[in-house]
Amino acid sequence: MEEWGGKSYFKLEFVSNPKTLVKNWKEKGGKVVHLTMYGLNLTEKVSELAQINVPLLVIVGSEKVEGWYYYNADYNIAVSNQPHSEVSALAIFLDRIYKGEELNISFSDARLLIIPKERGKEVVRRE
Ligand SMILES: C[S@@+](CC[C@H](N)C(=O)[O-])C[C@H]1O[C@@H](n2cnc3c(N)ncnc32)[C@H](O)[C@@H]1O
Repeated sequence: MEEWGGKSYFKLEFVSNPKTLVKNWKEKGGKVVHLTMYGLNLTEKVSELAQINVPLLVIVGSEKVEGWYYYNADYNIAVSNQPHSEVSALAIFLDRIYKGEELNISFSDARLLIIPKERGKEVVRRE
């Protein structure tokens, strides 16, 4: 983020108790989406999800995901019912929710700026 920007969009935090995070999120009125290949297909639910106008917490697993998350999430959503990587599940989910608009975001706090080119590389450094 120091070089490529996005500090107003992203915040990284380690939490020791993710269940408390989920409970607090819901208590404050937010909604929780759990991405899982066992859920309802994103294509069926994307219109409903895109209309949610409260903060959305998206849960993506790594190794074993406890059943608790399946029962406490407001939505269990599958990016197809095939297993794939957590990164691709999250990326496809966000792309559908944002209707592709995230591809047009540029971060005003970026120090490095890429000048798009058909061939080659051009990067400008701003101080
Ligand atoms: C590689 S999977 C591992 C799942 C884990 N081994 C388990 O027992 O639940 C990692 C994460 O990617 C996400 N994921 C994988 N395939 C998915 C799919 N088809 N739809 C939505 N999310 C998916 C889920 O969040 C899952 O927890």
